[in-house]
Amino acid sequence: MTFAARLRAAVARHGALCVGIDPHPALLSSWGLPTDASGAERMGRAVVEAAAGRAGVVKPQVALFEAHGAAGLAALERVLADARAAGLLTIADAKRGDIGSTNLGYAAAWLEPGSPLEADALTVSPYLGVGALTGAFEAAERAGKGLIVLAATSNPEGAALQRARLEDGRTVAQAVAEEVAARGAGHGLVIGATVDRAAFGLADAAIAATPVLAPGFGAQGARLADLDALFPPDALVLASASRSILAAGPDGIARAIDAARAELPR
Ligand SMILES: O=c1ccn([C@@H]2O[C@H](COP(=O)(O)O)[C@@H](O)[C@H]2O)c(=O)[nH]1
Repeated sequence: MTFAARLRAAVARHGALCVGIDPHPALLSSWGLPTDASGAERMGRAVVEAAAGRAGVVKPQVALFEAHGAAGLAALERVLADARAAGLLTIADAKRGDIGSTNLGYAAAWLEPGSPLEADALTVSPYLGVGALTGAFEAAERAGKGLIVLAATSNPEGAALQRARLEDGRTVAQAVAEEVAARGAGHGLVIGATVDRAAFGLADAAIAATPVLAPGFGAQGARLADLDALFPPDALVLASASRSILAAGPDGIARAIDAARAELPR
């Protein structure tokens, strides 16, 4: 079964919400947790416990675990294991991307079944060329996993590069989207909920066949209630929110997930 098929089933069952696990130091403090690996682990595992049965997908932000070195990565291993055991799909938001041979290492680390950091999907950067991801795409496909490729990121600084036009007139984002779609194997694209898709050359047809991870809801300004206005009804879209949910604290996290889901039209 492809990652896209597993994602479609999770969204059909639990809705389009993807709960971000972003243990920022300020959030750890507001949760009454230490700003170290143990705090990140406690937050991560609490979010997984609250998300189980309420959402289909969680997205740990790898940088905020890596910041604590080896202990942080060990914490992330346990968070991912908990999520897997709870039946949640996991997206490791690590934004990896290198030359082809090195990308195989990233795929082995994050997508190989049995790897300590095994996730269901990994975010990757295409800026060394989508072709450099070929081996990683293949490794992911063998395991029924996915690569989610940055196309139009939610931050304002990405637009100048991602909207730039190639010699053939396509935008960079459009070319990335077309190359990912051409693999036809259920990988995904990152398209921020904050961006004007048309300006990036990503009209509805460009995303018809490709799952979308859409960050930018909540803290970055997009509204969950607007999902249907932002993306076509038949697109497979994950609405991702982190800080706006985590701000509810350890006692409010389950209610915040329920509230976020209720706000989403799908
Ligand atoms: O274009 C992108 C790609 C990834 N992200 C990540 O999503 C979350 C957003 O956090 P919020 O607290 O909901 O703003 C974070 O982990 C980013 O690294 C993104 O925002 N935009």
